[in-house]
Formats: sequence, structure tokens, C-alpha cells
Amino acid sequence: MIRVGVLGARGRVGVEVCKAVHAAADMELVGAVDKDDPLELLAPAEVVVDFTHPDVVMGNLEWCISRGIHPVVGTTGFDGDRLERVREMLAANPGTNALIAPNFGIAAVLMMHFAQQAAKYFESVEIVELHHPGKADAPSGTARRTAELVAEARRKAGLGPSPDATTQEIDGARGADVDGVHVHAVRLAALIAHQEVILGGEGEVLTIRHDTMNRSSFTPGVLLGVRRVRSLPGLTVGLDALLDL
Ligand SMILES: NC(=O)C1=CN([C@@H]2O[C@H](COP(=O)(O)OP(=O)(O)OC[C@H]3O[C@@H](n4cnc5c(N)ncnc54)[C@H](OP(=O)(O)O)[C@@H]3O)[C@@H](O)[C@H]2O)C=CC1
Ligand SMILES: O=C(O)C1=N[C@H](C(=O)O)C[C@H](O)C1
Repeated sequence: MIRVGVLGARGRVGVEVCKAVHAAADMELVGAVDKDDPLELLAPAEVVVDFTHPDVVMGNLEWCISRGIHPVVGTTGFDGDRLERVREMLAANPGTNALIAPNFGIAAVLMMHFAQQAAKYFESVEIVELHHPGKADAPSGTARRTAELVAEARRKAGLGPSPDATTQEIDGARGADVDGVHVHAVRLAALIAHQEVILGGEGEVLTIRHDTMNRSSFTPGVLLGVRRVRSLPGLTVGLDALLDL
């Protein structure tokens, strides 16, 4: 049995993760912690799943890693600096591993992978992510990671920036520039999490779209991460590394 703790246990995703861990035959839910609960409740855990908030996740990681607990992190807001700090924490605590994935949905991971594969064939690419209005970070972690993957593929293919003649603009009209890829963030009541990667070439447009229909969609990926994190040395970023793509 894997002893699992959950941080953000009363949140939109945390509730689903607790249910999934509880139902898994090879896992025991040993601690379910939310805001203002003592982290010490997680002390019996081997693996802690974090779906909290970008403002608090680094402190949670420090607490877990310094105790030899392997974190599986869905919370977003990670940039290169944050990932480097996690690597340093892990280096100071050998034998402890961490998995940080901007999206645990299998279809979402495939959408990112397909976008990366397609990128080299198109002159233009932009990303539109659409989320519920309760989301703290923009652009989403998924959009940020997709933009990085697409940008890497374009660089490898020798492609320059997507063509764009804009010389006059209201601030933000062209979205955020993530590694040279324009990313647009929509926040709208009734949505959960959605993304379109729009690729344009010679007389053709390819749209790769992903829709999250409910938050239980994240749990198979989270459980896979919980099962694997103890044997993945150091820091693993993205669920794709576990999916034999
Ligand atoms: N990687 C992935 O697949 C996915 C990632 N996410 C990300 O996960 C994060 C959480 O999303 P979501 O569940 O929608 O958010 P919610 O706000 O619904 O849940 C977060 C929960 O964490 C609690 N919390 C806040 N601070 C702490 C703390 N210090 N310790 C413990 N719990 C705390 C919140 O309490 P309170 O409300 O009182 O502040 C809340 O109950 C976001 O960053 C989101 O982008 C979301 C979906 C999928
Ligand atoms: O906040 C959310 O809801 C989600 N966050 C993640 C992200 O920022 O990419 C994953 C998914 O989009 C849902």
C-alpha cells in the first residue's frame, strides 16, 4: 500500500483526488489537508499530492522534500526559476523525487504532444486557453508548457517568429508572449479547462482542441504519478515522461 497525503483536499480538484486515492486498492489516504490545517497531519505519507495555489506550493514542496516525502504536484505557476529551486531542494535531500505536471489529463497531454509534433510544419501558431473564472494564474500552466514545447520544435526546425505586422496595439491585444508564441487567456463562467492550438500554413489551418468535461479526468494521471514517483529520480516535469509517447 502506498501511503498518500493530499494538500488542497477540499478544493475543486483535491476532492476528486481524495476520492480516487480512497478507491485505489494499492493506496491508503493517510492525510487530507487544506488551508489552515497543520502540515504535520501529512507526516505519515510517502507521497503527497498538491493541488493548492501558486502562492503556497513552494512552501509545501519545501516541507515535503525536507522530510523525504515525494511530492506529486498539479498546482500551476511554475517557471524556470521555480523549477530550479525544486531541483536544489531535491539535491539537498537525495533519494527524494518530485513530479510536477501542468496537466494530469491524458487527453490534455496528448494535445500538447500533437501540437509539438505539428509545430514544425506551420508558419504560424497561437494558443487560446479558456478556463473558469476562479483560476488564479494566467496563462494556464498547460498553455505555458504547450508554448514551450511548440517553440522548441520550431527552433529545431529552423523556423523564425510567426509572421505578424502589428505595429499599433492596445496593451494585451496580442496576448502574452511565451517563448515567442502568443497565448490568449479567456476566463468565463461555466467553463472548466479548454485549449486550442491554432496552426496556420499555406492555405490550411489545423486546430488541435482539448476540453476538460469534469475534474475527475485528472485523477487517472495523478494516480499514475503517485505509483511512479518513488522510482523516478530527481525532478520529472510533465506526465508525458510516464506515457511512452
Ligand atoms: N495539473 C493539473 O492537471 C491541474 C492543475 N490544476 C491547478 O491546481 C491548483 C488548484 O486548482 P483547484 O482545485 O481548481 O483550486 P481550488 O481553489 O478549488 O483548490 C485549492 C484548495 O487549496 C486550498 N489551499 C490554499 N492554500 C493552502 C495551503 N497553504 N495548504 C493547503 N491547502 C491550501 C484552498 O483553500 P481556500 O479555498 O480556502 O483558499 C482550496 O481548498 C491550481 O493551481 C490549478 O491551476 C487544476 C486542475 C488540473
Ligand atoms: O486551474 C485549472 O482549472 C487548471 N489548471 C491547470 C493549468 O493551469 O493548466 C490544468 C487545467 O488547465 C485546469
